[in-house]
Amino acid sequence: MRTESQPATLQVQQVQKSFGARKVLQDVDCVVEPGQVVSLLGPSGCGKTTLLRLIAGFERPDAGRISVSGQLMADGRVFVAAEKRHIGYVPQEGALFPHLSVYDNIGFGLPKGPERKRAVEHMLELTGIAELRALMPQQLSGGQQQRVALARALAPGPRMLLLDEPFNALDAALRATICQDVMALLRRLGATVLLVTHDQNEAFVSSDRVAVMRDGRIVQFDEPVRVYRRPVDVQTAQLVGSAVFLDGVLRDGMAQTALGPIAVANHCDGETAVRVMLRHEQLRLAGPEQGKAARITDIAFHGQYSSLTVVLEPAPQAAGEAGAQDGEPPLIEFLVRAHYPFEYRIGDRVGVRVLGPAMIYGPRD
Ligand SMILES: Nc1ncnc2c1ncn2[C@@H]1O[C@H](COP(=O)(O)OP(=O)(O)OP(=O)(O)O)[C@@H](O)[C@H]1O
Repeated sequence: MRTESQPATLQVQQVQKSFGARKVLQDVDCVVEPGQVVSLLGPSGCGKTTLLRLIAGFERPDAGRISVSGQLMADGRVFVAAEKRHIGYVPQEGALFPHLSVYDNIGFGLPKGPERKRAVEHMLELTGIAELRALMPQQLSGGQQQRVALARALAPGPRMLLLDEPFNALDAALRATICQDVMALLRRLGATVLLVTHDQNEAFVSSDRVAVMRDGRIVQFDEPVRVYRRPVDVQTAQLVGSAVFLDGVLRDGMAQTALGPIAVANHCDGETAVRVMLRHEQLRLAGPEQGKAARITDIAFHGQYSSLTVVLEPAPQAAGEAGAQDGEPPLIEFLVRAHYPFEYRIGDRVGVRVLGPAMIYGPRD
């Protein structure tokens, strides 16, 4: 942020919010440290925008507390108005004032005078849009509009910036570049940032911490790599990346699965029958003798990688063992990714190997 505002700490404690009978936020807790970038990641309707609007001061919490750098902004009794919070807000799709030029949009919230001119000029330079100053919003591309919206939010020198899916309206290629540029700029400024997104890649590359939201709650608040490798539950695992799930039985500290015994990364209290989660990159193909024997039944090309459907060869069963007299054992089939170049063909016998530990979850998780 500009020098007049130190980056803030945000503290959200036990916040609740309902609209009518619908509980939208329940017991939301999170702390964002000065200069940290935190992403709120979750499916549509889980309450991300509502939480951002409560922090900005556009809505009142029903219960709980919101503080910024130790100052109480809202609780059951106190409510500091949005314009007194010194928090920048970039709403979905920028929402520029259509009747104002780029220059006037950026200067909108600032008192008239030389200070306003200085701040607007500084923001035009900082966000790389000086040559657009005289244009109207409808003359700008989506990416340019986002930069103007960002410049407008930064111009008053806020102590924290809230971004609500700021890159949503952009096409995929532009989205990645603009996201990178904007986040690099905010990093240089040392800004405290809360970014709403439903794109896990955006959350991972941009953030120090990811807050995973579901049904109005933060279910995990962690470093990106931990959210990906150590998701707290099956739904979070599926939200943040593709995964392979296998049935397993816990024995001697390992999960016994159709792929053999797999080391586990977590505990699953009171369970012996578990669901075992592996990321696709933890599965590798080798010769049939070097892993669990399987056959390739399909190959689908995805560009960067191909996904190979493999069916495990049934384990030989001892006479009298459960399943032996039930006819055919169940087919165990899953996808393994392979990167070009590879020589696998449909029908090949291969071995499937597992790298690293798996996460385990209860069977009803
Ligand atoms: N002012 C309001 N009045 C009534 N219901 C509302 C209001 N604002 C939000 N909601 C409801 O609260 C729920 C959460 O909405 P919210 O916009 O916070 O979700 P979100 O996670 O940001 O979703 P998206 O990713 O689609 O933007 C939704 O069911 C929405 O319809």
